[in-house]
Amino acid sequence: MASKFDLVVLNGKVVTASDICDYCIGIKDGKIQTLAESFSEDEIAGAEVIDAEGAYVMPGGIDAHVHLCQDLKTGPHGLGGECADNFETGSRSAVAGGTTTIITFATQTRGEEDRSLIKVVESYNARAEETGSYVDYGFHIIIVRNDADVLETELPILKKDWGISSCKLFLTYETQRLTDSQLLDVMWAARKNSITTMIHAENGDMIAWLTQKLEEKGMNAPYYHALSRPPLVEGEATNRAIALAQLIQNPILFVHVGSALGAANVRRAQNMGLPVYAETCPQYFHLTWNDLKRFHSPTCFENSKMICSPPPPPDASDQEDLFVGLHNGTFTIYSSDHCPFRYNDPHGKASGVLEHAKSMEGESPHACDDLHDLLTRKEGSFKLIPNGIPGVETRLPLLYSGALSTGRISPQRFVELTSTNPAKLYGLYPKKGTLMPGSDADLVIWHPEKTFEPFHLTNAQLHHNVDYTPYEGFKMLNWPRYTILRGKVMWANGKILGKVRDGQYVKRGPSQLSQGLPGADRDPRRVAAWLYE
Ligand SMILES: NC(=O)NCCC(=O)O
Ligand SMILES: [Zn+2]
Repeated sequence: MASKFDLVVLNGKVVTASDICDYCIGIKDGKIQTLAESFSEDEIAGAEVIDAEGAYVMPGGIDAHVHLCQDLKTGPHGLGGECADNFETGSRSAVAGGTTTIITFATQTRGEEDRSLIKVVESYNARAEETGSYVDYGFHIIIVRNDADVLETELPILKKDWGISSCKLFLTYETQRLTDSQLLDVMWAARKNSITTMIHAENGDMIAWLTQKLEEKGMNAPYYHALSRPPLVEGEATNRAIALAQLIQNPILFVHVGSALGAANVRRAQNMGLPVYAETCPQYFHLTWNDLKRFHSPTCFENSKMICSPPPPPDASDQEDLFVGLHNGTFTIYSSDHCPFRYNDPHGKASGVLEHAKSMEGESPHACDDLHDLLTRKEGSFKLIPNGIPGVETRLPLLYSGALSTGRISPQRFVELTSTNPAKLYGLYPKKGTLMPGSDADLVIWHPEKTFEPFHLTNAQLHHNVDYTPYEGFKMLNWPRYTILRGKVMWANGKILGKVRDGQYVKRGPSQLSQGLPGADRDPRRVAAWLYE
């Protein structure tokens, strides 16, 4: 007789976004079938058994901000860095850190060959299919131009055929940013297709102007990257984008919000009843400007390992404000913004030294007999360092150690931020993001706190293809013990057990978060009622 379950998880403290209960979970055909206080011997006969030993059992992490296989043009004039992680290594790192679904980016460029968004998505999907993935994955589409015909004809196809219900737009980076009028065009087209607009909100002109002033004073070291992007840069851009979204009446999500000012603007918009959401990331809770100064010297480049945009907040008092937002719902989701540039690599952080030397001396220093030597000897320039830091694997353990263990957030809020809300925001719920009968059996099971030995993180323990972690030496108070993808144990007790072809592409529906908010038809603030008719 066929067994009732394929896999059972016994003795778990099962956490959803709303509840915690001592439950056992029965899994069949990749789906959660039953939650019960106990199972009889007969019921579990023939099933694989995991004893959670009283530890938290949560829905698998959904990381909705992961850069893989992408050439990221985050420097001036489109200078970019190369992603060191492909779908194999990036998803391996995800699964080892308790994440079962990632949403990555398919990125349009301004080249004519990238006019078609569908072709862009096909090209990125081919990169995923080439290696396979250890976790389920989807795409956001990054749109950097406002071709009316493409938006009109292709967004519906992306939505219907690919299940892509979110696009990311930039207010900074020369080769990606859109003007306000272009933003309105794309947001309008997105609204017609129930596509959520994600916004990278930094004022590109402020950054360029401040960068020039810093350069004139010879302030080039990595630390000055933060000074080129004070919180006002995000403050201005969030305010502006909120006004644009209010005009268009379409939900927006601010990606990687890192300042108290940005969070306050989001909160104000939410209090007005606008469908404005915000993502934040570990770097804004675990790093400050001080970390960018840790090794501060004109010829020490180590601090480039902490460079991301927006930068970490100035100090601990800003972080306190961000913690309030994490707690009170201002932040909707918590993602990694995993951006896998290597340090000791001419196409990674080291390009800040090599390109600077080239611009000063007219030629590249002899790359790279000993790049490491060069990195400790030569001055670099912050403006030439690719923006972004790795973190897909450390996302959940850092939130556990920094916020859950310390009582700053509840286990339910942990689940809401890391799984349930990303699923709802990006149209994956309740297939993903919860532990209801019928949901995909995507689980992360932690170690029982009583028996877990805290440890100090080293990059060698991680599974990405990056040669550093910004969290080297951080004390970890727990780590995922099991990661289960659609009923298959992918990661257990420090070992990858799954296969790189186990992950599947996931099609997504419209956002499920903005239902019930005041509709555009009522236009209570008289923005432009005639527009929505
Ligand atoms: N956030 C960051 O510094 N890098 C990733 C690319 C982006 O800016 O969105
Ligand atoms: Zn961004």
